Amino acid sequence: MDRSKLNVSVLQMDVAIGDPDANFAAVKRMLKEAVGREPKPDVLILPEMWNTGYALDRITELADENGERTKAFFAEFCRTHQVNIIAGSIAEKRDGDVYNTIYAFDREGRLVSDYSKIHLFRLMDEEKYLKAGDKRGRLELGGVQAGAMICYDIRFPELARTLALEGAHVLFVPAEWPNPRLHHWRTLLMARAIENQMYVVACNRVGISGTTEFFGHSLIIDPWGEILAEGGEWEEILTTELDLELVEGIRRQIPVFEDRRPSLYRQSDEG
Ligand SMILES: NC(=O)CCC(=O)C(=O)O
Repeated sequence: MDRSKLNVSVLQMDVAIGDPDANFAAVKRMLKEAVGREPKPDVLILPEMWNTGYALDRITELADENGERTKAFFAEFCRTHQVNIIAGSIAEKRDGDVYNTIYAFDREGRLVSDYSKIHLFRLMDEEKYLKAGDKRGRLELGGVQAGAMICYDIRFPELARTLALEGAHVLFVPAEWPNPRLHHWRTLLMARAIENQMYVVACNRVGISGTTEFFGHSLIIDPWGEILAEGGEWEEILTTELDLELVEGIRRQIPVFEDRRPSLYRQSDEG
């Protein structure tokens, strides 16, 4: 893999509520379509909680125990097709608790990183059913430094900034972000890209779940804040090449990381 270029594909899919079998079948179909395209993607990304959707009242019974089904499926798919995958996030059961967890697999099928959402979204009752993670989502795929955050996490600029300071050049964001907050979704993602001078690759689901409508509009944004690809409101695969040299170029042109004054940003009562 040429480390200065990365072909990414975003799988903007619908999610069947509370039906992991149907969702695994849909993921398999879309993954096969994505890897069959030319140019073949280096990295694929799926949306948030794609295995169960927000079937929170049944989540303990539906969640993937230690992610075993997910890990087995992606280990084989990645190895067979020689592709890296940010396996969205899934509902993962661990030690009796359920987490909203990203797994990242490299092209040999190795699990290279996992990240459980650290900010639970109360408007969708996450805090009543899920346990928050307690570490950041850092990963390296084929020499490319990246970070991962999940949906509501993008409202926390400190997290994206910390990942950028730790070396991330690309931020991957699986999401289930619904109407009526399209304006927030687009603006926050663009801001995270511009302020951190990094690529943002965000995959949102489409479809309706109960009374909640998910609008898609997955986005691939460059470190200058330009939108390279944006989804519609239907299932589709978006593919774009990221030129990673642009990150360093923009960071040299406007050196925000050198110009930071962190000693002036701390509140005296900061936790
Ligand atoms: N699944 C989520 O975290 C949704 C976040 C969201 O919709 C927001 O407005 O924030």
